[in-house]
Amino acid sequence: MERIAVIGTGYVGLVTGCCYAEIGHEVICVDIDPDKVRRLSLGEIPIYEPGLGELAASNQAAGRLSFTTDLARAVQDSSIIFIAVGTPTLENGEVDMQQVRGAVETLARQMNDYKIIVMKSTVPVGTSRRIRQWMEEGQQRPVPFSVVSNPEFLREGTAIHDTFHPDRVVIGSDDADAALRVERLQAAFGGEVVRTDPESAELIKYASNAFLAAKISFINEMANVCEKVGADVSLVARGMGLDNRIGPKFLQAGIGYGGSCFPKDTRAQLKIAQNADYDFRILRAVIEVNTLQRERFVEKVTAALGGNATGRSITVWGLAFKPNTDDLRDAPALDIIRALQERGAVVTAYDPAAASKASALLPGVRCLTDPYEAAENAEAVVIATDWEDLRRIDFDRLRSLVRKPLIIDGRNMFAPAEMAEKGFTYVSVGRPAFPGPV
Ligand SMILES: NC(=O)c1ccc[n+]([C@@H]2O[C@H](COP(=O)([O-])OP(=O)(O)OC[C@H]3O[C@@H](n4cnc5c(N)ncnc54)[C@H](O)[C@@H]3O)[C@@H](O)[C@H]2O)c1
Ligand SMILES: O=c1ccn([C@@H]2O[C@H](COP(=O)(O)OP(=O)(O)O[C@H]3O[C@H](CO)[C@@H](O)[C@H](O)[C@H]3O)[C@@H](O)[C@H]2O)c(=O)[nH]1
Repeated sequence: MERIAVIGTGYVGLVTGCCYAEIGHEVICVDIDPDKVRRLSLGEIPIYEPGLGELAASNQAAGRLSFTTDLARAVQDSSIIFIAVGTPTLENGEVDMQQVRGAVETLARQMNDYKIIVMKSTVPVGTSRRIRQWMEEGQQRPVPFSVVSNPEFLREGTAIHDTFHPDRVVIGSDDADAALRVERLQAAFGGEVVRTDPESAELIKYASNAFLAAKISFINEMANVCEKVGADVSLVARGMGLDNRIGPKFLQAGIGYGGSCFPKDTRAQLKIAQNADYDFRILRAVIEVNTLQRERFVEKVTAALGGNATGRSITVWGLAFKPNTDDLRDAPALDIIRALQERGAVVTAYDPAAASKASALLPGVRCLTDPYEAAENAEAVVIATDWEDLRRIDFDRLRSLVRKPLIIDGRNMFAPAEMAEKGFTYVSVGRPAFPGPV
């Protein structure tokens, strides 16, 4: 059993804290946000993540998990310190390292004896060495420490499953003993261990996200070609994905990727390459295609409405950047709704988890938690997030509520032929409208 402090209680910090407590370690989670810590201490989970609330509650009750704003106490009581603070992107594409630097400087001042500092946040190459330097500069007296880069690969919505079933565990350090201790700590979760130098570990994280984003932009461009030549991108993706070398995952065409990671990490990786005097051309195109995909979709919605969105009532189903989360960071739905509003549309939205958070971000949009209520009198229903409950929609009921039976599906959730049978004009991404394939 190790005593672990986790700095930062965002997605990664909370999931890390709960999962390490679950496998028997004593975990104290620290945040500078006193309101968040107060709520967490009362058992309130500030994010929507399936299973996280139960995991937090049982481990809090067992005394293995606690929350505090007192970094000094948390650090002094622990031997392993995970850093899981935010690393947003600045306007110029550089990674904003303020949260990391702030955490490390406080850590340096508070350390009483040897600690292993494990970097979970996604950070630019060279950060492990910079942490070492900030630590040495910040310490009032020399106290030994080790730095280990251990990037996080969890996905929102399946974060707990991902932590307990990792594809791989990347551990990058110059300190073999510290690396081994971190490896042992995670052995209970399984996953193939990749031991590297710190720089390679830091790059593996960005490379993975950039590659997955590239797969999405690739299939989205294929979808755009499919539309021009009358092919079906879902069949193209299936035919490609059955090749083991390609694989079926991340070939779902639609309105492009969003979220707190891909948009920010692709831009950061582009900048990291630029700073190293390298123009990462593919990545530049991946980002550009993703932006264009949202714009193309707005054109598609406008075209389906006869070329004019002014004064039209549009319902958008799905606000979160993907299902099973209430995260709205860089959610495609937000851009699409704002663009439709700019074209004069009146938008009503539905999301089962993110509606109330979204209200504050979308002035003039009624954000509801009932898909049918949101669709009343709609001239078009736009699907922006593939929430599972939408698969169970009663289309007869929907048809009786809307002003026009028109669905523009940015996530290709339904078969075009079936939708036509149900009496809807159905427009999706990269697939013929009707007749569909036999
Ligand atoms: N969200 C994900 O799914 C995911 C997955 C893998 C990796 N990552 C990476 O993990 C990191 C964290 O992401 P997130 O989404 O959990 O972040 P977040 O922005 O949601 O949360 C960061 C938290 O850190 C706290 N914080 C900031 N400075 C602090 C300090 N000095 N001391 C204590 N707490 C402090 C903030 O108050 C906030 O609660 C990022 O680098 C991100 O790229 C995120
Ligand atoms: O075929 C696909 C797959 C995904 N998406 C979109 O891509 C975005 C990201 O999806 P996903 O990767 O499932 O979600 P995240 O929770 O952002 O997870 C990514 O970002 C995390 C933060 O770095 C990493 O840890 C994960 O490994 C990585 O998958 C979402 O908008 C999805 O709708 C598609 O458009 N098509």
